[in-house]
Amino acid sequence: MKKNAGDISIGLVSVSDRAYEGSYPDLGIPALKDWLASAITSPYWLETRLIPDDKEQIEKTLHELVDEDRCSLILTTGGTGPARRDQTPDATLAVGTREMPGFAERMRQISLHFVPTAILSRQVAVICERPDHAALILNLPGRPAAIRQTLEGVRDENGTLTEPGIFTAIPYCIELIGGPAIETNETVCKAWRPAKDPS
Ligand SMILES: Nc1ncnc2c1ncn2[C@@H]1O[C@H](COP(=O)(O)OP(=O)(O)OP(=O)(O)O)[C@@H](O)[C@H]1O
Ligand SMILES: Nc1nc2c(c(=O)[nH]1)N[C@H]1C(S)=C(S)[C@@H](COP(=O)(O)O)O[C@H]1N2
Repeated sequence: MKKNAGDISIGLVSVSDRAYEGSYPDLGIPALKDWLASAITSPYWLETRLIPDDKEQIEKTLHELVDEDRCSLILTTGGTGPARRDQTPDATLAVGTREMPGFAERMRQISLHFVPTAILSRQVAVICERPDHAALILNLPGRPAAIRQTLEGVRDENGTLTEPGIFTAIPYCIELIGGPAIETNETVCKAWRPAKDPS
């Protein structure tokens, strides 16, 4: 596969001590890849990293993905809880230039439909701005099922979406920070953009 000019670069970062050490296989990156493949119809390029729960290493990885790989969107999974080793939100805040609190608030709200412990996630969202480029960085919880739940949202027993997930707002956010257009498969996730006519 070759990256073409104009393709959006998306960074996927799985933060897990045990997956990194090989105690269990990493399911975070595959779950992120699978969901993006089902949801995004425009061309994109993926940069993937599996790293341990280490603040310095998370910051270094995020800096590389923004500055060297020029990712416009970075999704992390894992390390958002209250345990001492959970340091993804702290590293993300250190790398970001502005916080986007709505994404994290919405993820915790959606996750409460699935687990009462959703409020234990300290997940954050930030924009990391450079003079000629910017990236949106979002923390997702580490449990692989949380990836689909937060990105896609809540469906009822008939499969009808009852609470849209956060991905619905991502394409417009990327446009607003100067990144490439993302088109989506509307049966999985409708990208919401405001109407051009202000009325
Ligand atoms: N990358 C991953 N791949 C597979 N399963 C994972 C992954 N990350 C988390 N999980 C699963 O979700 C559970 C909760 O995730 P959590 O991030 O709290 O793990 P943890 O206890 O911090 O350990 P670690 O950082 O070593 O994955 C884990 O116990 C594991 O079953
Ligand atoms: N959608 C969703 N959100 C979730 C969970 C989950 O299983 N699904 N687990 C919760 C739990 S138990 C914890 S401790 C926090 C932090 O998880 P992390 O450290 O794996 O990021 O996410 C919470 N948010």
